[in-house]
Amino acid sequence: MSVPKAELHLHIEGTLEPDLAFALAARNGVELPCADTDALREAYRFQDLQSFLDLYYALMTVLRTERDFEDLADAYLARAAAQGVRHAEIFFDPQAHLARGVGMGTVVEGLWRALGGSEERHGVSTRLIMCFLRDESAESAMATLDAAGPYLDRITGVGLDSAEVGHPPRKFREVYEAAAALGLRRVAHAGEEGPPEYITEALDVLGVERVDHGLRCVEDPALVERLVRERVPLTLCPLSNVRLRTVDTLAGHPLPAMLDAGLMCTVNSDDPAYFGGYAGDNFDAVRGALGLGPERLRELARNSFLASFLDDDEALRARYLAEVEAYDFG
Ligand SMILES: Nc1ncnc2[nH]cnc12
Ligand SMILES: [Zn+2]
Repeated sequence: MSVPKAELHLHIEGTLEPDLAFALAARNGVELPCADTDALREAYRFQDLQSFLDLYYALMTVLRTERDFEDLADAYLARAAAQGVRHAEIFFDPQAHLARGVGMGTVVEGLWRALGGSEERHGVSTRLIMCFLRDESAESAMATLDAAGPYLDRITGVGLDSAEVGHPPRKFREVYEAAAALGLRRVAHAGEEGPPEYITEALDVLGVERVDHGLRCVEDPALVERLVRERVPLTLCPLSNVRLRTVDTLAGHPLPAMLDAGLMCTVNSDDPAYFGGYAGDNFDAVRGALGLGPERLRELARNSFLASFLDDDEALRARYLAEVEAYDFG
């Protein structure tokens, strides 16, 4: 569905399509764990978050040069634009690259080559959000923030991702304080596989402005009430939830109930190359499986711009919001 929308939960490494993975493997002389793209697609049957992360980290080893990161981001932006994405706030995982000897400069400059030309080439405005891997140490996160020092003019905010359970937000209190002192915006994955308490901690200890996923808030009515009252945006990823088995079926996804409760939900793709679809595909999926009508779909699109970090360009946000209101769902 091509309703104008912002994508607020998108891991750039999770946009690595099998064709590009094999092309980059050949270009860089990297051996992949699968023989061909069909075998790779066969491997996309995940039991949970960790089984996905194992493949996600293995495959991203093909990313070596600035040009690789540029090609990756440019391919995503083209696909996203074709599905109505007008603004994208893009996560990247520097620690996963630094650990392989790929420098922060290679990653950020490469991504920036694509992002810098995105408005002109694709009609998509962008922001970059640097994520810390929560299954790595707090010291490693702090060292990553230090390494990003020369590139902070290109980085809007920080996030927290990777294996959630056993790695509560409070582990990263200091690095989030340091990020805030640098003027960076703050978001974090919480309540994907982890308990509702992690959502509360992300808000109270890390000071996040948005919660990525936040799905498990539905288990705690008092938390839902708070999220509604404080208008905390949740960046939901319905196709991801099905593929990682955080919900049993798409038809059983709590999104309609969450909207009915007054939560500020957005719909996003997370890792679209792995989970069966980009932002527009996620909108199509929730329309089809959950029977959301035009006003609910418009609300989701509107929320995406309201929850975005476009505070530095209110004129652009207003233009996007006007496009949402004018969209004809047919
Ligand atoms: N859905 C997800 N949850 C946590 N970490 C991730 N990294 C990439 N995708 C992720
Ligand atoms: Zn995610």
